[in-house]
Amino acid sequence: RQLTKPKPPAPYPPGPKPLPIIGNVADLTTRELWLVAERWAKEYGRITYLHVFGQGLVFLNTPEAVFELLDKRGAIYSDKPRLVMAGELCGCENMVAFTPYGDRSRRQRKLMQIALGPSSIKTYQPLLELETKPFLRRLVADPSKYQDHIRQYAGGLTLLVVYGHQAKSIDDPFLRLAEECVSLLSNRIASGGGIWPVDVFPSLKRLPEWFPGAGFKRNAAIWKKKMEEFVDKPYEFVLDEMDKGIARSSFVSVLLDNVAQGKDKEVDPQLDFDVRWTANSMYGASIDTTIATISHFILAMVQHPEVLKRAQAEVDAVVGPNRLPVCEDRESLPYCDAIFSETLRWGVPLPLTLPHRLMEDDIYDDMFIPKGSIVRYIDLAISRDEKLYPDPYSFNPDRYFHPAVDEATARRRDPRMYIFGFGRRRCPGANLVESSAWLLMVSVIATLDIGKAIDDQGREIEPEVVFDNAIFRSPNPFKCSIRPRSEHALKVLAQEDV
Ligand code: HEM
Repeated sequence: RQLTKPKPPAPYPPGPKPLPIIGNVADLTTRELWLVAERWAKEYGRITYLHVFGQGLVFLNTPEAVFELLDKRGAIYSDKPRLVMAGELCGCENMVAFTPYGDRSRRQRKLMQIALGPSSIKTYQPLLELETKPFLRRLVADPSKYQDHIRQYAGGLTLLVVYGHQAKSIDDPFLRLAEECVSLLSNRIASGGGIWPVDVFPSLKRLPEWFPGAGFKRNAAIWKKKMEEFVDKPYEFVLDEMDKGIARSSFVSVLLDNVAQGKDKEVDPQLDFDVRWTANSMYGASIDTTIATISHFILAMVQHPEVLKRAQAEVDAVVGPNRLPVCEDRESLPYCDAIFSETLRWGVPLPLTLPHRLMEDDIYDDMFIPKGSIVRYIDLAISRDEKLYPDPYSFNPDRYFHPAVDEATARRRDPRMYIFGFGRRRCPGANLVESSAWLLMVSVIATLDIGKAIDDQGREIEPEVVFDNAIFRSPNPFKCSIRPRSEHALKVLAQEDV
């Protein structure tokens, strides 16, 4: 394909050698692709370029390249690829993360700003504080299921805020549906770079399902059904509750308020579409990212008891023993804040981030990037950048207190500058994570001791860290010990809030 194109105005960025026609298909592993991408970053520098059947894939590897292209040149780097398999065939095309840059994405992001902007998050703070104690109690009662508890907390919180539904247990049908569908999306539909042959040769979608080689269509038909349930079921639950006049106030019910009040007979189709998909996008995006973040925090505490001890001393001095921390305590807890920053950097919940599509040919540092390329930045490579983070593989909250080399470096080493994406596609959930994940962590620090699990012979068990998910860098549940710090801490957890 490329042979028939005119000579590019500059060389393509470097990358692993492609095979004729099929390109780099074999290089795109489905497991921990981010490690391969990080290796390429070390080998090729600022940008890695690959292609799959001629479809360009660009990996941005350095903070400089990412800030210049996704931020400064955001006007041409904020579109999304039209993925036939994930979008059209599997029914995900209207999720916000797949929505092309334009009117629709702007409308959807405006709605999310209503739900997740800084002023809305302030109104959720009492809810976050209220939900934290039950989470800690569940953790004490059954520490080995810590990931289930995080799932119930994170999914339950968004279900309540977005749909007004209270998940009473981890077996809540909407939580289970989200677990199944997000796993399907990350481990099947979008694994290995998310490019299927049908994305490069769209005419393949016309193959009949029974045709040899059309197995992808049979799978897509099954997956699409599931995805439709994921989008429609919680939304229709709210419509039903509104019909009966018993709906809790939520993102969906407030936006459809005119219908609830009988001012409009039916939901305006465009509003219905936008609210339905935006609600689903927030719900789907909130769970595994939070699980990855909090799991990394627990892992870091298991591996660094000295960090936990120092954080506990800070919390004890500021909060005292008789209550849990609240959001207002944050400014007085700088070491805990540094632990939170370091957890985001060290954990890298979305190491390959999400794909963008370049809308026009571009040249960066004398390298040609063709229009239509799928561009992602490698969060893992940036968060392991030696210039920004000396000794980048170690968990070290103190690094944020060291005087920076210069002002620009000081700003850039805050992982929030890149861990949530950039400009027009920056993660709309960042404010919620800032409050909810922070509160969860300091509440754990205040009340629980975390350490290595002990085997029958009294020996410490090293946590086994395995990453199975193709999109989220979320460690599989590992063995650890989580127990109350003291009898008094147990009493504080048992107190009913008035
Ligand atoms: C630690 C937790 C989280 C991390 C690290 C994270 C990170 C990211 C990143 C890197 C992107 C891609 C940005 C880009 O394309 O440049 C993204 C997009 C997105 N995130 Fe998050 N996220 C987190 C939690 C959340 C939460 C809690 C929500 C919702 C309640 C959320 C909703 C979304 C949505 C809807 C998008 C798509 C935005 C768009 O394409 O316009 N995320 N997130």
